[in-house]
Amino acid sequence: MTLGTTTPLAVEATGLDVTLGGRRILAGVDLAVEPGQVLALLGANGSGKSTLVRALLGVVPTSAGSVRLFGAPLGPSAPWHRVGYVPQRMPAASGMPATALEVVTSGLLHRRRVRPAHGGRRRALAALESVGLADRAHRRVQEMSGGQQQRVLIARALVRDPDLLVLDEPTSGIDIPTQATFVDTVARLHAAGTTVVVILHELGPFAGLIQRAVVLRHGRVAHDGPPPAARPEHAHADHDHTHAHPDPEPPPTGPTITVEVTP
Ligand SMILES: Nc1ncnc2c1ncn2[C@@H]1O[C@H](COP(=O)(O)OP(=O)(O)OP(=O)(O)O)[C@@H](O)[C@H]1O
Repeated sequence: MTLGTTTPLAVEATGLDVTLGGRRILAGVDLAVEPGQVLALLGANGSGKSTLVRALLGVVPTSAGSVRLFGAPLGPSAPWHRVGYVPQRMPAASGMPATALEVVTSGLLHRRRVRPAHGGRRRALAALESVGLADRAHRRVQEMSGGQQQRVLIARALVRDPDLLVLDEPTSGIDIPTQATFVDTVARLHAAGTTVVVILHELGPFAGLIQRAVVLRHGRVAHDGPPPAARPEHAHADHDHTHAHPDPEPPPTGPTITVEVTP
């Protein structure tokens, strides 16, 4: 499907099913994201948020359904150079002797290109600056704290100047001032037309940026629309801000809207 005649959707997923370890994790998920939109993916722990973004990016196999990125099916012809992805945790860097600058510069590499583009070092330094790590460019990533490693990963995604930025809980473990700097950076990218899909546990500092919220529940879309508004009990420190209401059984078929959305 396209918008008008020429602009493809940034993401178009139809009927996605994912089964992992013999369990059906996603069941018939449809998701269409228009270019330039900032979408939050919410839901209780284990509802399938990370699995959905991994499926969108071809990192986990799907057993049914299809995904297109900017109109191209997943595979070698997909426009991977237009996509920046920040996974939830750093899978490899903790054992890697590379410096922050090297890891960020690696974000400029993609198929067919074995050297970073011209100006790569300058761009990588600018990306590190945007996450508050300019002064640690030559530090080894494995010597950094978890929060700093996460910021290096964010910079690696940002340096690509992506048209689609996919973030899996990007600010967990990052201090408040740095979160604000990062949110400013995402706001700048959004103003320049970048599409953003971000998994969040609570809207927090992203609240002003989010245009649409998709809430997953038991691997299905339970809500797709305006972001949920904060309610008084959400002021409690131990409140789960993004929960779907308790429901021991997965819903039958079709979405059930039970998130807290005020008009
Ligand atoms: N490789 C895997 N093999 C088996 N089960 C998996 C695998 N990856 C994820 N799961 C299961 O799939 C379910 C959804 O996991 P997922 O990480 O997508 O949820 P989530 O909504 O992102 O949760 P969280 O907020 O805790 O990160 C969980 O029950 C998880 O245990």
